[in-house]
Amino acid sequence: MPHTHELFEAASRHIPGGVNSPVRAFKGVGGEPMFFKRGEGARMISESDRSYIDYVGSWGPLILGHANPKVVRAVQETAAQGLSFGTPTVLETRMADKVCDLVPSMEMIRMVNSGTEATMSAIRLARGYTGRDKIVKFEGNFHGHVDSLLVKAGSGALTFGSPSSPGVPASLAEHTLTLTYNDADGVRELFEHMGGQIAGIIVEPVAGNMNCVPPEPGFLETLREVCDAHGSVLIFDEVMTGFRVALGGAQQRYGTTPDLTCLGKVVGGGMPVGAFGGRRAIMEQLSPLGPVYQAGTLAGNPVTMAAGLATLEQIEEPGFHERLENRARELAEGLEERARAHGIAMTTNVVGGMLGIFFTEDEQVTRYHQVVNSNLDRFRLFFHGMLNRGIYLAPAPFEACFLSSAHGDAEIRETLEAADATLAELG
Ligand SMILES: Cc1ncc(COP(=O)(O)O)c(C=O)c1O
Ligand SMILES: N[C@H](C=O)CCC(=O)O
Repeated sequence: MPHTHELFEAASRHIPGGVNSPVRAFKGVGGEPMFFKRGEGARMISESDRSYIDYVGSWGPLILGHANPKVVRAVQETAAQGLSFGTPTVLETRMADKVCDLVPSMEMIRMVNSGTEATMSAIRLARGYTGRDKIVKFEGNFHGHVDSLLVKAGSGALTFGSPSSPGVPASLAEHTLTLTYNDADGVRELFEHMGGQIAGIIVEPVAGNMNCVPPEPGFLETLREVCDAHGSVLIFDEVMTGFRVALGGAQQRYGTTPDLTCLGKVVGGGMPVGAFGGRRAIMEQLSPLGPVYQAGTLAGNPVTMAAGLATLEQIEEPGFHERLENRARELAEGLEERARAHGIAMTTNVVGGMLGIFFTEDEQVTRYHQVVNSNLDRFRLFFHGMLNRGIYLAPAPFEACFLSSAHGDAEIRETLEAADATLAELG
């Protein structure tokens, strides 16, 4: 597509790699990134005027699909009143009340502008509250591009082979202890030896940055148990899972309550956003009440608050998440069925509106090593076969796919037809 190639060349002149976030670059699948100009429901229109069924959803926020009319109206009406005031607004209070109502472990909340800021602030707060430096994270989990957390990270860091980024001082990285996701014994063992030095554990309660990997029974409970026993802070990074895998997030779905929660994506309805919150005693350590400093010029921006509120109000509708998950299951089962028919080993994971596709003989995928040892070349071929047929999957084997409430019967049918033809080629 010469048109797309020219756009990419033009973008690459002044933007490193032609993209403003590495995972967009198609390096994980080969080829050049697509340029899109419009979205409507489950579909996006490229600059070459071709329509694609979208399973990226702007990497998670668009749980209602593209250009949801109520969200767009809320943004337009709010923007017309002024874009930012740098003062408290009633919309921020409405957002705080709404989130604390839907996620009861969040007794207090502070809004920021990205998921990265949310996790960065949460670990600073955990360190300030406990007076300890060490943070535990899990290999293949991704918490944004926070220095301390870019150690054995997932998502683009994994795709580009730099899970531990240059530029992070060794003196900072040494405070990050990395364990295997879903290995409860490893967590217990570490805490037996070092529990008294550990400020907190940060975890994606459903891993979504090493593709989609749900927690094994007992894993999240173990994290809660060791944090309680050793006075450490349990941080759930629900930037991806918040409001997506259940109305109350993964913590509601799996029944484990963290001390702090990080949010992003859905809570901003497609506008730049992040938020963190949790137990009052910890949140009261934040400036101006307490000594832990954290701030933001555009934090709680009214346009973002309006988009987020308009989104949350719609996903509160009874049965919303059950319908979303049923759709995702229908798609996953259809994909596995077609793969079987063509003699291709495939396993899928579904949690709420998150879907993981793995080309592997393993019947269940619950560990990082299974993800990285799956057939990544086959994923790349599958991705391009689907793209040629008008289906836009996440352009990397380590990213989850996202469904929205706009994905209906027609979209699932078209996707499965495309998968059938693609898998026939690969079989
Ligand atoms: C689980 C998780 N945490 C944090 C982040 C960082 O969010 P943002 O990209 O908004 O900085 C992301 C996504 O990038 C994420 O998936
Ligand atoms: N996997 C990342 C976060 O969820 C994708 C977003 C990005 O890094 O651009």
